[in-house]
Amino acid sequence: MRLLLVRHGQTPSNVDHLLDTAVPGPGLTPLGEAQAAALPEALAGEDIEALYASTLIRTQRTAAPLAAARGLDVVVRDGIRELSAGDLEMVPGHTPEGERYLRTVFAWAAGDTALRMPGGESGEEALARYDAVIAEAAASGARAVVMISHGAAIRVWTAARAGNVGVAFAAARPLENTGVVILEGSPSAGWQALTWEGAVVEPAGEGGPAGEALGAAG
Ligand SMILES: O=C(O)[C@H](O)COP(=O)(O)O
Repeated sequence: MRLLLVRHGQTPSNVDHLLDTAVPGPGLTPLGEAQAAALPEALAGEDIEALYASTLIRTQRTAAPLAAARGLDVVVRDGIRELSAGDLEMVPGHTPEGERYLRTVFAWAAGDTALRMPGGESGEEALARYDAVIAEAAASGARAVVMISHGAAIRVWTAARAGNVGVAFAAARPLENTGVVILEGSPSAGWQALTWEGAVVEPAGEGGPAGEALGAAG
């Protein structure tokens, strides 16, 4: 399956750099709506057979223009919502307290999945809910699937599950709003990232540091 993980369009909390992960969350800013409107054109070359969004308003708003352009239903699933910030909810991300959020979630990607976000979920729980939605999509038989999800969730799931993306790579590359990570694989065979925001990701074991971007794709 070809899996396109797309971060939602800009929200007011993104502008204010707040850790805003709760359901239903905010809508999109005018720029976020424009980013969503541009997605059908940005994905024009993709033969999308299924479209998913999380339970948060911002991913459903982002999915709407793509759904309309392709005549697809939006499948809403809680499992692909943002990694919960727990007690750090609405803390500014750049403060020492806020930085604990990214330290915790990338520790999950590095294998410490028993670790729990203060007042929130564990890595085991977070990865399991994300895995379950991807397994559902794979079982549907769709060959190309778009999931409109969230920045931390996409980076951490990809670092945890793609054989050619390491934690350092994903941690160094925040996703822009409507940034796309494209992967190929299956729950049983595993996943390889093909591109990260348009940059080709080197296959594992083909020389050079794993997960090193080679440059702009196509
Ligand atoms: O890192 C953040 O800003 C919050 O976790 C929310 O991420 P999102 O804007 O991608 O949902």
